[in-house]
Amino acid sequence: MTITPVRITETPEWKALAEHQRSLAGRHLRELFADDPTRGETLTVDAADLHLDFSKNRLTAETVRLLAAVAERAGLRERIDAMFAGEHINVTEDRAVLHVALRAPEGSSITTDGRDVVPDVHAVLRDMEDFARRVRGGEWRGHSGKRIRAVVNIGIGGSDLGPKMAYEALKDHTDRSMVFRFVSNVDGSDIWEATCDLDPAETLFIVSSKTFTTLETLTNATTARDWLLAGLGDRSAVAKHFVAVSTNAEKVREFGIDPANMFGFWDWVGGRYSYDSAIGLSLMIAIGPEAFRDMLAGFRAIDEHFRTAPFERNLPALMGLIGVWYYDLWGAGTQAVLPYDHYLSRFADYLQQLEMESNGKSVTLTGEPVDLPTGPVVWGTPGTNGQHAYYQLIHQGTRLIPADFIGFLHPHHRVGTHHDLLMANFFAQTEALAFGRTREEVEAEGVPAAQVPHRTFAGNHPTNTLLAPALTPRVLGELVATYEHRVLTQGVVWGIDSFDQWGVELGKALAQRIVPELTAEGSPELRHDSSTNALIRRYRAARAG
Ligand SMILES: O=P(O)(O)OC[C@H]1O[C@](O)(CO)[C@@H](O)[C@@H]1O
Repeated sequence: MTITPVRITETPEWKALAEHQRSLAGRHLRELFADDPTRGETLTVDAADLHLDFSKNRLTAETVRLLAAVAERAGLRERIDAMFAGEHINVTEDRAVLHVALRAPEGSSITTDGRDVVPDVHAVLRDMEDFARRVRGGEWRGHSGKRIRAVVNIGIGGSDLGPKMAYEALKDHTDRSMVFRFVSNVDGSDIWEATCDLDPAETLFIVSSKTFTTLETLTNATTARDWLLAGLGDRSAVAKHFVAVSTNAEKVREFGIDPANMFGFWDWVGGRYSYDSAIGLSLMIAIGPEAFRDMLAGFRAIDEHFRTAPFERNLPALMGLIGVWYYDLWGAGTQAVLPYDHYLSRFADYLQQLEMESNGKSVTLTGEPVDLPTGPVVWGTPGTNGQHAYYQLIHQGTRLIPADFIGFLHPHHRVGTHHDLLMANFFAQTEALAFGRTREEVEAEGVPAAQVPHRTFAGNHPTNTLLAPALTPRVLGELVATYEHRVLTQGVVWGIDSFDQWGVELGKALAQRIVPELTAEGSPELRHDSSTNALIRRYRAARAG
């Protein structure tokens, strides 16, 4: 598919937005709220179970109108349609981008390259469900007849972060009689820690890799296989203790896993968009097929909203456009994501790959340098921990840090007044960030003069508040789909390919070249720069001694 990206900065829509930004540049959120006391109710949007309050941003209803016009001009509408139609919007890899097909309802149809992929998706889902039920119910047993008690997912990047994040997020919905572990790092400590207290006879490994060629995953899978065979002493044990999730049946067979025990997916599912495919098998075993289906329904509800809602009322598109507003017109280089839910401890890690691998690009679809800053640095940890760590910098530092606050009306566990305290902090933070504390207010409290500047808060720090009833499987699906579509929205405005990841290839290739230099006998010739050569020599000396 040929997509000619629009040079957005050259369009009248962008120029109008930039002009409008200048008119708002000196204005404080205090003034914006005073000018329009209803903005807390009007600058909000609802989609499925999610309520987004974006009123505590440096914007007005006019900004929203101008941002929506930019999205239209950039071709977001056409790109959404092209994505849902299975066109090859991943231009540099010449592939369709169809994570939305992973949650399309049975009976619907999404065609790419002449094939309706929805029946394929549901066939794999049924296989996963059958397998998950058998493992959960004790029907699928280990080689020695013992029930499976531990499931270890081995994968990295998109084959790890999604299932791990979702497992943590939905821990309260998992089968607590089983243990779930996620191994990703090629550092041997990861697989060692994951297996050191497990019984091989009760352990199932799920080797998850789209390509089945990834160094980290194959190294960990080989070590896991050795560990299993050392414990069970019989090569045929692999059949009951290893399954694979991949698009590459040949490599799976080469590794020694029967492709009958492989759950497939397709090249039109990007790694970082894949945890609702078979990559989520470990998650499905943990939460059960019904909860997994609920999660897919949540994804689907937001897909439908994103596909059909006008941009001014489109929750993921608005989140994307508000991001563009800050990164490109206010100079923000970062995006904090601050979930006030203990179980979302891995959410920012997951979003780091989703957002930064997708939109960390500096050339457009046609290979020209971009003319605007692209993807921000994404980070965050669950509240209230961050408040006692880095919020100081958000409140009183010199950087502009747009932040998404994510909170839930109902807790998982009603423990005393914990949830009220958590949510009081949640509401207090966005209020303090927006309105700060003026010099006069501080002085009126009788604060000693020397301390006044230190205890004054400028405010005017922008936040989005995302509120949902509770962190259920369905709501998790809604949240993740929101961020997936936020990424597309921004990528379209910037004219980049949000679905390739060439940037990770160089490091992989160089590492492969260095491995034999670390392990070779004698003194191999090193042809790197002087720094890398010296560091390798130092490592070799330590390894030898
Ligand atoms: O699933 P695979 O093929 O092992 O790849 C793992 C990850 O590696 C990457 O290619 C690069 O980190 C990711 O995009 C992908 O999620």
